[in-house]
Amino acid sequence: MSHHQAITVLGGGSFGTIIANIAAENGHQVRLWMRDAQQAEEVEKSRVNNRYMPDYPLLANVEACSDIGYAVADSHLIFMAVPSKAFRQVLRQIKPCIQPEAQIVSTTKGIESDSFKLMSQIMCEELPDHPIGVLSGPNLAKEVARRQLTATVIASNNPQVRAAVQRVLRRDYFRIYANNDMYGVELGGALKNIYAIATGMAAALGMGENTRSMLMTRSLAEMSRFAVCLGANPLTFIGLAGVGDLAVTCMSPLSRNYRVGHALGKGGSLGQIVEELGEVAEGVGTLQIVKHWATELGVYMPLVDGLYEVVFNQRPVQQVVQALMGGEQSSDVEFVLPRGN
Ligand SMILES: NC(=O)C1=CN([C@@H]2O[C@H](COP(=O)(O)OP(=O)(O)OC[C@H]3O[C@@H](n4cnc5c(N)ncnc54)[C@H](O)[C@@H]3O)[C@@H](O)[C@H]2O)C=CC1
Ligand SMILES: O=C(CO)COP(=O)(O)O
Repeated sequence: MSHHQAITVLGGGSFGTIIANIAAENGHQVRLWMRDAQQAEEVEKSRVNNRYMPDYPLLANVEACSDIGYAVADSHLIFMAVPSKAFRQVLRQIKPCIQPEAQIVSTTKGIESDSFKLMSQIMCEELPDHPIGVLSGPNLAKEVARRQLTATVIASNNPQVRAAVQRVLRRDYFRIYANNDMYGVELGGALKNIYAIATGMAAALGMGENTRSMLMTRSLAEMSRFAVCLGANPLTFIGLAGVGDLAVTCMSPLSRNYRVGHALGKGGSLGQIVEELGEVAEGVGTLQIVKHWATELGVYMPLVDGLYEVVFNQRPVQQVVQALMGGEQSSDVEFVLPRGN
């Protein structure tokens, strides 16, 4: 029996494109769905996704298409690679056409606004009978496309999903670690986008590596505090999907979120920056969502609060920095100190 199977990737942006090609490198027959029929036709003909991933030839066994029913018809493993805003709607579109035992894996790094739902929760709600997982880690699409050595995490409570994703995506340049903490893994991927905006902004304001290091370390404390409050495992945050993804996104100008922060720090307006980017920067929406969610939960997130003021209330960054740096020192405890200290 052949081990090659039909795989679907929904979303023809930069990440969907590389996931489709990796599965194809392993010999699987892949359908890559994009909503724009003209773009799908162009990709299918030219064998390159010019808009999102130029100079990255697609293998012959990747088929670009715009008919979502056709895309999922024979597939037992479906990767979701659309932005969080479109996630629920795309799941609703596939619901009537998927195989009853199809496994669904999210690669999306965001949170649904209004509902405060994570992608795993949306999958449970929309497709309650299907095994699910989330893939997240330090995975800049452009670097994976160049086949630079990369690792990622598949999180699922279902061992068959973990094994299927490891089998289908494993390459000698792409290693997949398994985890069963779905909330932790997806919160790591979603939250780090916020802090990449902050470090991009700090760089634009001329700050150096001390500042970046302080921001990243306190970001990690803040994001794990929030995630643990939602039931995540704190250990996940010292792994690839936690500090790993935080590091890559806060340090690389290839990150769209970092670039948004950098442009804001140079004085640009949010609307224009996002429009000119032409790709998704999930951190902007996630910042708004997490600010409200943390307030509701009563979780202390000074960096989120400060960044929110700068990005959405046009508060001068110097003022926010002064408040953060000049606050009462006795409240700044790095860890809970042992008794007697
Ligand atoms: N690019 C990267 O390096 C990585 C991105 N991700 C995550 O993957 C998700 C997708 O991001 P990218 O591929 O980078 O974004 P992108 O901006 O490159 O592409 C997004 C794709 O989704 C499509 N899309 C947008 N709205 C849609 C809708 N309503 N229905 C159907 N399709 C729609 C767009 O046409 C485009 O093809 C995001 O949540 C991102 O955080 C995760 C890991 C790495
Ligand atoms: O998630 C990413 C790297 O792991 C990509 O980050 P950006 O969405 O900021 O480009």
